[in-house]
Amino acid sequence: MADLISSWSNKLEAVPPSHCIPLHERAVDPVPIVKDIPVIDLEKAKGEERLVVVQQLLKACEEYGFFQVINHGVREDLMEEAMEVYKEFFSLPVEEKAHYAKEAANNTARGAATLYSSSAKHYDSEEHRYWRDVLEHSCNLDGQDKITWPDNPPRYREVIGSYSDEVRKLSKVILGLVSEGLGLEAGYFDKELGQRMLVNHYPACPNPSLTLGVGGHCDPNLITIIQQEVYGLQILKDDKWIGVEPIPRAFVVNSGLPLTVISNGKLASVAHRVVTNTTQSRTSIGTFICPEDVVEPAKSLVGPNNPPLFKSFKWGAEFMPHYLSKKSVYHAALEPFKIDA
Ligand SMILES: O=C(O)CCC(=O)C(=O)O
Ligand SMILES: [Fe+2]
Repeated sequence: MADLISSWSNKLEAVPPSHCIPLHERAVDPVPIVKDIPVIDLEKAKGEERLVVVQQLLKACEEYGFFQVINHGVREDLMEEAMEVYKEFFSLPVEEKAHYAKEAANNTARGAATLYSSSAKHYDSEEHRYWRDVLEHSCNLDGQDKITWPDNPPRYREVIGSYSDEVRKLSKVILGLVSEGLGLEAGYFDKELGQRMLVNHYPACPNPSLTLGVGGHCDPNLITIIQQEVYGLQILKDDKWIGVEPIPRAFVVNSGLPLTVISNGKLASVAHRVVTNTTQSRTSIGTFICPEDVVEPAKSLVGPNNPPLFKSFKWGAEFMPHYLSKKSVYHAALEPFKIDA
Protein backbone atom coordinates (compact mmCIF):
# COMPACT_ATOMS: atom_id res chain seq x y z
CA MET A 1 0.00 0.00 0.00
CA ALA A 2 1.31 3.43 -0.80
CA ASP A 3 2.67 5.29 2.16
CA LEU A 4 0.27 8.23 2.16
CA ILE A 5 1.51 11.15 4.17
CA SER A 6 -2.02 12.38 4.92
CA SER A 7 -2.57 9.12 6.83
CA TRP A 8 0.16 9.61 9.40
CA SER A 9 1.46 13.19 9.44
CA ASN A 10 -0.96 14.43 12.13
CA LYS A 11 0.45 11.91 14.60
CA LEU A 12 3.99 13.27 14.28
CA GLU A 13 5.90 15.71 16.38
CA ALA A 14 9.05 15.67 14.24
CA VAL A 15 9.77 15.26 10.54
CA PRO A 16 11.00 11.70 9.82
CA PRO A 17 14.44 11.50 8.13
CA SER A 18 12.81 10.20 4.93
CA HIS A 19 11.10 13.57 4.50
CA CYS A 20 13.98 15.89 5.45
CA ILE A 21 15.17 17.25 2.13
CA PRO A 22 18.85 18.01 1.40
CA LEU A 23 20.23 21.27 2.75
CA HIS A 24 20.71 22.88 -0.67
CA GLU A 25 17.05 22.49 -1.49
CA ARG A 26 15.56 23.81 1.73
CA ALA A 27 13.61 27.08 1.74
CA VAL A 28 15.81 28.92 4.22
CA ASP A 29 15.79 32.58 3.13
CA PRO A 30 12.69 34.62 3.95
CA VAL A 31 10.41 34.84 0.91
CA PRO A 32 8.15 37.88 0.44
CA ILE A 33 4.55 37.35 -0.64
CA VAL A 34 4.33 39.83 -3.50
CA LYS A 35 1.50 41.70 -5.13
CA ASP A 36 3.17 42.28 -8.49
CA ILE A 37 2.30 38.99 -10.19
CA PRO A 38 -0.28 40.24 -12.72
CA VAL A 39 -3.97 39.80 -11.91
CA ILE A 40 -6.01 39.69 -15.11
CA ASP A 41 -9.72 40.48 -15.28
CA LEU A 42 -11.05 38.16 -17.97
CA GLU A 43 -14.42 39.90 -18.12
CA LYS A 44 -12.59 42.79 -19.78
CA ALA A 45 -11.47 40.51 -22.60
CA LYS A 46 -15.09 40.42 -23.77
CA GLY A 47 -15.25 44.14 -24.46
CA GLU A 48 -13.31 47.06 -25.82
CA GLU A 49 -10.34 46.33 -23.60
CA ARG A 50 -9.62 42.94 -25.15
CA LEU A 51 -6.36 44.07 -26.70
CA VAL A 52 -5.15 45.45 -23.39
CA VAL A 53 -5.94 42.12 -21.72
CA VAL A 54 -4.13 40.20 -24.46
CA GLN A 55 -1.05 42.35 -23.98
CA GLN A 56 -1.22 42.09 -20.19
CA LEU A 57 -1.45 38.32 -20.40
CA LEU A 58 1.40 37.98 -22.85
CA LYS A 59 3.65 40.23 -20.79
CA ALA A 60 2.80 38.18 -17.68
CA CYS A 61 3.82 34.97 -19.50
CA GLU A 62 7.05 36.59 -20.69
CA GLU A 63 8.08 38.14 -17.39
CA TYR A 64 6.68 35.84 -14.72
CA GLY A 65 5.38 32.73 -16.49
CA PHE A 66 2.55 33.20 -13.99
CA PHE A 67 -0.58 35.32 -13.57
CA GLN A 68 -3.88 35.14 -11.74
CA VAL A 69 -7.31 35.44 -13.35
CA ILE A 70 -10.46 36.92 -11.84
CA ASN A 71 -13.98 37.16 -13.32
CA HIS A 72 -13.03 33.99 -15.17
CA GLY A 73 -16.48 32.47 -15.57
CA VAL A 74 -16.05 29.39 -13.38
CA ARG A 75 -18.89 29.40 -10.86
CA GLU A 76 -17.84 30.30 -7.33
CA ASP A 77 -20.08 27.69 -5.73
CA LEU A 78 -18.51 25.04 -7.93
CA MET A 79 -15.02 26.15 -6.92
CA GLU A 80 -16.00 25.94 -3.26
CA GLU A 81 -17.61 22.57 -3.70
CA ALA A 82 -14.63 21.14 -5.57
CA MET A 83 -12.35 22.28 -2.73
CA GLU A 84 -14.67 20.64 -0.17
CA VAL A 85 -14.74 17.41 -2.18
CA TYR A 86 -10.94 17.24 -2.29
CA LYS A 87 -10.54 18.04 1.40
CA GLU A 88 -13.01 15.26 2.18
CA PHE A 89 -11.21 12.89 -0.15
CA PHE A 90 -7.85 13.43 1.53
CA SER A 91 -9.37 12.99 4.99
CA LEU A 92 -10.93 9.61 4.13
CA PRO A 93 -9.60 6.60 6.05
CA VAL A 94 -6.43 5.17 4.58
CA GLU A 95 -8.17 1.91 3.56
CA GLU A 96 -10.58 3.92 1.43
CA LYS A 97 -7.85 5.97 -0.26
CA ALA A 98 -5.81 2.82 -0.82
CA HIS A 99 -8.09 1.86 -3.74
CA TYR A 100 -6.38 4.54 -5.77
CA ALA A 101 -2.88 4.27 -4.35
CA LYS A 102 -0.42 3.29 -7.03
CA GLU A 103 2.98 4.19 -8.35
CA ALA A 104 3.36 7.80 -9.40
CA ALA A 105 1.57 8.47 -12.66
CA ASN A 106 3.49 9.56 -15.72
CA ASN A 107 1.74 12.91 -16.31
CA THR A 108 0.75 12.06 -19.87
CA ALA A 109 -2.65 12.96 -21.15
CA ARG A 110 -4.47 9.72 -20.32
CA GLY A 111 -4.61 7.58 -17.25
CA ALA A 112 -6.78 6.20 -14.51
CA ALA A 113 -7.08 7.86 -11.13
CA THR A 114 -3.91 7.41 -9.12
CA LEU A 115 -3.04 8.48 -5.62
CA TYR A 116 0.55 8.62 -4.50
CA SER A 117 2.66 10.24 -1.91
CA SER A 118 5.26 12.92 -2.08
CA SER A 119 6.49 12.08 -5.50
CA ALA A 120 10.15 11.30 -5.02
CA LYS A 121 9.73 9.21 -8.17
CA HIS A 122 9.13 12.31 -10.22
CA TYR A 123 12.53 13.59 -9.31
CA ASP A 124 16.00 12.35 -10.06
CA SER A 125 16.67 11.44 -6.44
CA GLU A 126 15.01 8.61 -4.58
CA GLU A 127 16.59 9.66 -1.32
CA HIS A 128 14.01 12.04 -0.01
CA ARG A 129 10.33 12.64 -0.29
CA TYR A 130 8.23 15.75 -0.46
CA TRP A 131 5.49 16.62 1.98
CA ARG A 132 2.46 15.94 -0.18
CA ASP A 133 -0.03 13.40 -1.42
CA VAL A 134 -1.25 13.73 -4.98
CA LEU A 135 -4.44 12.56 -6.63
CA GLU A 136 -4.16 12.57 -10.37
CA HIS A 137 -6.44 11.50 -13.21
CA SER A 138 -7.32 12.51 -16.71
CA CYS A 139 -10.61 14.14 -17.60
CA ASN A 140 -10.81 13.93 -21.32
CA LEU A 141 -13.85 14.94 -23.30
CA ASP A 142 -14.95 11.44 -24.22
CA GLY A 143 -15.61 10.80 -20.51
CA GLN A 144 -14.10 7.32 -20.70
CA ASP A 145 -11.79 7.80 -17.74
CA LYS A 146 -14.61 8.82 -15.42
CA ILE A 147 -15.18 5.27 -14.22
CA THR A 148 -11.70 5.33 -12.68
CA TRP A 149 -12.36 8.54 -10.72
CA PRO A 150 -12.99 8.26 -7.00
CA ASP A 151 -16.61 7.58 -6.05
CA ASN A 152 -16.04 8.66 -2.49
CA PRO A 153 -17.04 11.35 -1.52
CA PRO A 154 -20.15 10.11 -3.38
CA ARG A 155 -20.58 13.43 -5.24
CA TYR A 156 -16.99 13.37 -6.54
CA ARG A 157 -17.76 12.46 -10.16
CA GLU A 158 -20.65 14.87 -10.48
CA VAL A 159 -18.87 17.85 -8.92
CA ILE A 160 -15.49 17.27 -10.55
CA GLY A 161 -17.19 16.47 -13.87
CA SER A 162 -18.81 19.94 -13.87
CA TYR A 163 -15.66 21.56 -12.52
CA SER A 164 -13.46 20.07 -15.22
CA ASP A 165 -15.95 21.14 -17.92
CA GLU A 166 -15.92 24.73 -16.68
CA VAL A 167 -12.16 24.85 -16.28
CA ARG A 168 -11.78 23.39 -19.79
CA LYS A 169 -13.79 26.36 -21.09
CA LEU A 170 -11.59 28.72 -19.11
CA SER A 171 -8.48 27.08 -20.55
CA LYS A 172 -9.81 27.71 -24.06
CA VAL A 173 -10.36 31.38 -23.27
CA ILE A 174 -6.82 31.71 -21.90
CA LEU A 175 -5.21 29.81 -24.78
CA GLY A 176 -7.25 31.90 -27.24
CA LEU A 177 -5.78 35.05 -25.70
CA VAL A 178 -2.26 33.56 -25.75
CA SER A 179 -2.73 32.64 -29.39
CA GLU A 180 -3.93 36.13 -30.27
CA GLY A 181 -1.06 37.73 -28.38
CA LEU A 182 1.52 35.59 -30.15
CA GLY A 183 -0.14 36.13 -33.53
CA LEU A 184 -0.66 32.42 -34.17
CA GLU A 185 -2.90 31.19 -36.94
CA ALA A 186 -6.59 31.33 -35.95
CA GLY A 187 -7.72 28.28 -34.03
CA TYR A 188 -4.18 27.17 -33.15
CA PHE A 189 -5.25 25.67 -29.81
CA ASP A 190 -8.80 24.75 -30.91
CA LYS A 191 -8.04 21.08 -30.83
CA GLU A 192 -8.99 18.42 -28.39
CA LEU A 193 -6.25 18.91 -25.85
CA GLY A 194 -5.60 16.51 -22.99
CA GLN A 195 -6.76 17.56 -19.56
CA ARG A 196 -5.71 16.19 -16.18
CA MET A 197 -6.64 16.88 -12.59
CA LEU A 198 -3.55 17.00 -10.41
CA VAL A 199 -4.61 17.72 -6.88
CA ASN A 200 -1.97 18.20 -4.23
CA HIS A 201 -2.60 17.85 -0.54
CA TYR A 202 0.12 19.20 1.75
CA PRO A 203 -0.63 18.38 5.39
CA ALA A 204 0.52 20.75 8.15
CA CYS A 205 4.13 19.96 8.95
CA PRO A 206 5.88 20.01 12.34
CA ASN A 207 9.00 21.65 10.90
CA PRO A 208 8.57 23.38 7.52
CA SER A 209 12.23 24.39 7.37
CA LEU A 210 13.19 20.72 6.85
CA THR A 211 10.65 19.96 4.14
CA LEU A 212 9.12 21.13 0.88
CA GLY A 213 5.60 20.38 -0.33
CA VAL A 214 7.09 20.01 -3.77
CA GLY A 215 10.56 20.95 -4.98
CA GLY A 216 11.35 23.50 -7.68
CA HIS A 217 10.22 22.45 -11.16
CA CYS A 218 8.71 23.77 -14.38
CA ASP A 219 5.46 22.21 -15.59
CA PRO A 220 5.49 19.75 -18.52
CA ASN A 221 2.15 20.82 -20.01
CA LEU A 222 0.90 23.86 -21.95
CA ILE A 223 -0.79 25.68 -19.10
CA THR A 224 -1.68 24.82 -15.51
CA ILE A 225 -4.72 26.34 -13.80
CA ILE A 226 -4.51 26.20 -10.00
CA GLN A 227 -7.14 26.83 -7.38
CA GLN A 228 -5.63 27.52 -3.96
CA GLU A 229 -6.76 29.06 -0.70
CA VAL A 230 -3.78 28.69 1.64
CA TYR A 231 -0.41 30.27 0.93
CA GLY A 232 2.47 28.01 -0.07
CA LEU A 233 3.25 28.50 -3.77
CA GLN A 234 6.50 30.31 -4.62
CA ILE A 235 8.00 31.14 -8.01
CA LEU A 236 11.57 31.87 -9.06
CA LYS A 237 11.80 35.40 -10.44
CA ASP A 238 15.21 36.88 -11.30
CA ASP A 239 16.88 34.11 -9.27
CA LYS A 240 14.86 34.93 -6.14
CA TRP A 241 11.87 33.06 -4.74
CA ILE A 242 8.70 35.13 -4.36
CA GLY A 243 5.40 34.02 -2.85
CA VAL A 244 2.11 33.95 -4.78
CA GLU A 245 -0.63 35.61 -2.78
CA PRO A 246 -3.82 33.53 -2.58
CA ILE A 247 -6.66 35.70 -3.93
CA PRO A 248 -10.13 34.37 -3.05
CA ARG A 249 -12.02 33.03 -6.10
CA ALA A 250 -9.05 33.60 -8.45
CA PHE A 251 -7.14 30.96 -10.37
CA VAL A 252 -3.36 30.97 -10.66
CA VAL A 253 -2.25 30.19 -14.22
CA ASN A 254 1.23 29.30 -15.40
CA SER A 255 2.80 28.52 -18.73
CA GLY A 256 4.68 25.25 -19.07
CA LEU A 257 7.69 24.11 -21.08
CA PRO A 258 5.78 23.24 -24.31
CA LEU A 259 4.49 26.81 -24.50
CA THR A 260 8.08 28.04 -24.48
CA VAL A 261 8.67 25.82 -27.51
CA ILE A 262 5.47 26.75 -29.38
CA SER A 263 6.22 30.47 -28.83
CA ASN A 264 9.78 29.85 -30.08
CA GLY A 265 11.27 31.01 -26.79
CA LYS A 266 9.07 34.07 -26.23
CA LEU A 267 6.99 32.78 -23.32
CA ALA A 268 8.69 31.70 -20.11
CA SER A 269 8.23 28.51 -18.17
CA VAL A 270 9.12 29.50 -14.66
CA ALA A 271 10.27 27.25 -11.82
CA HIS A 272 8.01 27.05 -8.81
CA ARG A 273 7.86 25.14 -5.53
CA VAL A 274 5.56 24.77 -2.56
CA VAL A 275 6.45 25.33 1.11
CA THR A 276 4.61 23.81 4.05
CA ASN A 277 3.44 25.42 7.27
CA THR A 278 2.86 24.26 10.85
CA THR A 279 -0.78 25.14 11.31
CA GLN A 280 -2.80 24.43 8.20
CA SER A 281 -2.94 21.79 5.54
CA ARG A 282 -3.05 23.12 1.99
CA THR A 283 -4.96 21.63 -0.92
CA SER A 284 -4.31 22.94 -4.43
CA ILE A 285 -6.54 21.85 -7.29
CA GLY A 286 -4.47 21.79 -10.46
CA THR A 287 -5.83 21.39 -13.98
CA PHE A 288 -3.12 20.50 -16.46
CA ILE A 289 -3.85 21.21 -20.11
CA CYS A 290 -1.62 18.98 -22.19
CA PRO A 291 -0.34 19.71 -25.69
CA GLU A 292 -1.11 17.67 -28.77
CA ASP A 293 1.41 14.96 -29.35
CA VAL A 294 3.74 16.88 -31.64
CA VAL A 295 5.19 20.04 -30.10
CA GLU A 296 7.16 22.50 -32.24
CA PRO A 297 7.61 26.23 -32.72
CA ALA A 298 4.43 27.58 -34.36
CA LYS A 299 4.91 27.90 -38.12
CA SER A 300 3.74 31.52 -38.07
CA LEU A 301 6.55 32.47 -35.66
CA VAL A 302 9.46 31.08 -37.63
CA GLY A 303 10.93 32.21 -40.92
CA PRO A 304 14.21 33.33 -42.49
CA ASN A 305 14.65 36.05 -39.87
CA ASN A 306 13.35 33.97 -36.99
CA PRO A 307 14.93 30.55 -37.14
CA PRO A 308 13.29 27.89 -34.97
CA LEU A 309 15.01 27.51 -31.61
CA PHE A 310 13.62 24.02 -31.03
CA LYS A 311 13.18 20.83 -33.04
CA SER A 312 9.77 19.29 -33.28
CA PHE A 313 9.22 16.41 -30.83
CA LYS A 314 6.62 14.00 -29.56
CA TRP A 315 5.41 15.15 -26.18
CA GLY A 316 4.45 11.78 -24.68
CA ALA A 317 7.12 9.52 -26.13
CA GLU A 318 10.10 11.88 -26.42
CA PHE A 319 9.70 14.80 -24.05
CA MET A 320 8.05 13.25 -20.98
CA PRO A 321 10.78 10.66 -20.27
CA HIS A 322 13.39 13.47 -20.22
CA TYR A 323 11.12 15.61 -18.11
CA LEU A 324 10.49 12.94 -15.50
CA SER A 325 14.15 12.05 -15.15
CA LYS A 326 15.39 15.65 -14.96
CA LYS A 327 12.54 17.46 -13.28
CA SER A 328 14.61 19.15 -10.58
CA VAL A 329 16.87 20.78 -13.21
CA TYR A 330 14.22 23.23 -14.23
CA HIS A 331 14.57 23.58 -18.01
CA ALA A 332 16.71 20.50 -18.65
CA ALA A 333 13.93 18.63 -20.44
CA LEU A 334 14.15 21.12 -23.32
CA GLU A 335 17.90 20.68 -23.85
CA PRO A 336 17.76 17.69 -26.22
CA PHE A 337 15.36 19.60 -28.48
CA LYS A 338 17.24 22.90 -28.71
CA ILE A 339 18.66 23.97 -32.06
CA ASP A 340 21.96 25.78 -31.67
CA ALA A 341 21.80 29.30 -33.07
O1 LIG B 1 0.36 23.35 -5.12
C1 LIG B 1 0.59 24.22 -5.94
O2 LIG B 1 0.19 25.38 -5.80
C2 LIG B 1 1.40 23.94 -7.18
C3 LIG B 1 1.66 22.49 -7.44
C4 LIG B 1 2.50 22.26 -8.64
O3 LIG B 1 3.35 23.05 -8.98
C5 LIG B 1 2.29 21.10 -9.50
O4 LIG B 1 1.51 20.21 -9.13
O5 LIG B 1 2.89 21.05 -10.60
FE1 LIG C 1 3.94 22.75 -11.03
